[in-house]
Amino acid sequence: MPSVTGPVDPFDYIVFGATGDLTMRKLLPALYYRFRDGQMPADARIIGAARSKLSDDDFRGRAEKALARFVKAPDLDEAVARRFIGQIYFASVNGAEADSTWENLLRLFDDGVASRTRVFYLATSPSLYGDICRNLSEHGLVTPQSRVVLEKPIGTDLGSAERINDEVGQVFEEKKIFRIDHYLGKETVQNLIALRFANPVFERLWSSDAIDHVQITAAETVGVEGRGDYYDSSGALRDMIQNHLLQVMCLVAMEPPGALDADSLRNEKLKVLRALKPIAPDDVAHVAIRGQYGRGKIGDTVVPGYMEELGEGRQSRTETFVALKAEIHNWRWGKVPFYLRSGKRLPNKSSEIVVQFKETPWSIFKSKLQSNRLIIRLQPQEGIQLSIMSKDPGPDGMVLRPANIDISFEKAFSTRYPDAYERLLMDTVRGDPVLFMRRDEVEAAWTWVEPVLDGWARHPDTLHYYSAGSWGPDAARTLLSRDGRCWHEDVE
Ligand SMILES: NC(=O)C1=CN([C@@H]2O[C@H](COP(=O)(O)OP(=O)(O)OC[C@H]3O[C@@H](n4cnc5c(N)ncnc54)[C@H](OP(=O)(O)O)[C@@H]3O)[C@@H](O)[C@H]2O)C=CC1
Ligand SMILES: O=C1O[C@H](COP(=O)(O)O)[C@@H](O)[C@H](O)[C@H]1O
Repeated sequence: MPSVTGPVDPFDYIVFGATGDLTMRKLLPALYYRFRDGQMPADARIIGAARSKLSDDDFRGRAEKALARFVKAPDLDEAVARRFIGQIYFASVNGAEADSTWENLLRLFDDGVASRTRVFYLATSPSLYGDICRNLSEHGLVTPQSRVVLEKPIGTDLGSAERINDEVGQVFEEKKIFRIDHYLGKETVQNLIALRFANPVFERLWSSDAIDHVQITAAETVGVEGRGDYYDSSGALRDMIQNHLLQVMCLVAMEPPGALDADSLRNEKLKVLRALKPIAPDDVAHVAIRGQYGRGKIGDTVVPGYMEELGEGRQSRTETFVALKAEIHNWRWGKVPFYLRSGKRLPNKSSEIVVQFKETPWSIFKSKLQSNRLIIRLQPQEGIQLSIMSKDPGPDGMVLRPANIDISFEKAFSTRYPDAYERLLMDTVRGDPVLFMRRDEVEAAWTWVEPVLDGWARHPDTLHYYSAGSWGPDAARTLLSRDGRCWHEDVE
């Protein structure tokens, strides 16, 4: 297999949903960086596909604007961008229908490109994945060198996920299906594997023997940002917890894989998902807290509430915040809860894992001791912080204070942090599935999440409200205080 960042062979990257938010904000900028850094060859093609009737030049104009907006200004080289944009094409196709619009795509595939790697990236609503795959197959576009990338969330519940997986599976073998979860492409998330399995000092402590509980938070300051229609039918549980946070939890909790290949890793993640204690209907209201933001202030800026953001007087009971307690029923993690939390319009943008160690069994000091805490900052200010108790230097005797051992990855390593999509898109070209989800993982995650969705649907009064700029509803605090614990930001 070629190196992760080395040049790849010529390929065709066909993006369905090319006029959408994801393509503009993430996919095109990521491909630009891979082109700029010499990984994408000069005869590779990016082919946008969507129903909009655009010419190649129209679409190139949109791509140019997207780069200007979403690539950091010092990284945007005009000449490089011009060459990159010259490799972009557009086909107006209705992926859902077997109609004549497919001719617009077919005209781009003559015999000269038949043997290239072909990646079909489905950045549309997941309800279209089955139809698009069937149409690709019926139009003879699926070659032995083809693979398909599916954006998350796959389905809206277990049944729909199974249906989509079945439909896609009728066209592509499992090993040709790349289910993307961009959190797995984040450098700091991959670093969890290094932290745990290249540093026995941590692994020896990594169980209920030493750990009291784990908190995994993905906090955002943004609201729904023009994605209201999608988000309102999804909500935070489907959008963030079912995929990103459960995947991160798997990497924190899994047993050491026998090797670093895709199936060794996925087998271990799957065992964690299958060991999750099912949430009983009567427990949903207590262990799965949902909230929706109202108007509030982030920093000095007043921001509208969720329903105001949706506009046109729309009412909604969709959650923009979730905090829940996950229990992994196995030997290593018995009695160690994992508290997962994600929300929009919270005070900071930060994704982090907090590993809270147990108290000292006995204290010989007068000072109050704070238990050790390992904080793994996934973004921003990527790094690791270990809080320890230390003697206050000075003449006052044995007075102790918490102090931090702090490693900033930015200071420790000079390399640029690539966006997760850069790594993942090129993995799909290289055919490396290690950072993608297997079908059984996705379905196991839905199996665990579904009773929460059902419980909330049956009990509408479980929706709490919070002010934008706060850390979510009070009930999220109660979730931990009931167990004698508190969220990391509440520790004095
Ligand atoms: N945006 C984001 O930050 C993220 C998005 N995702 C996922 O990526 C996917 C796309 O999201 P996003 O870009 O936000 O969605 P958008 O609504 O912005 O874009 C949807 C795209 O699908 C195209 N489309 C709709 N119907 C068809 C059809 N029948 N045939 C061909 N193209 C069609 C639309 O173009 P047209 O109308 O011209 O056909 C448009 O390009 C979703 O699955 C989402 O969950 C995942 C993570 C983050
Ligand atoms: O998948 C998604 O992720 C983003 C958050 O991603 P991050 O890399 O900025 O942490 C979230 O805003 C979006 O709603 C969701 O669909």
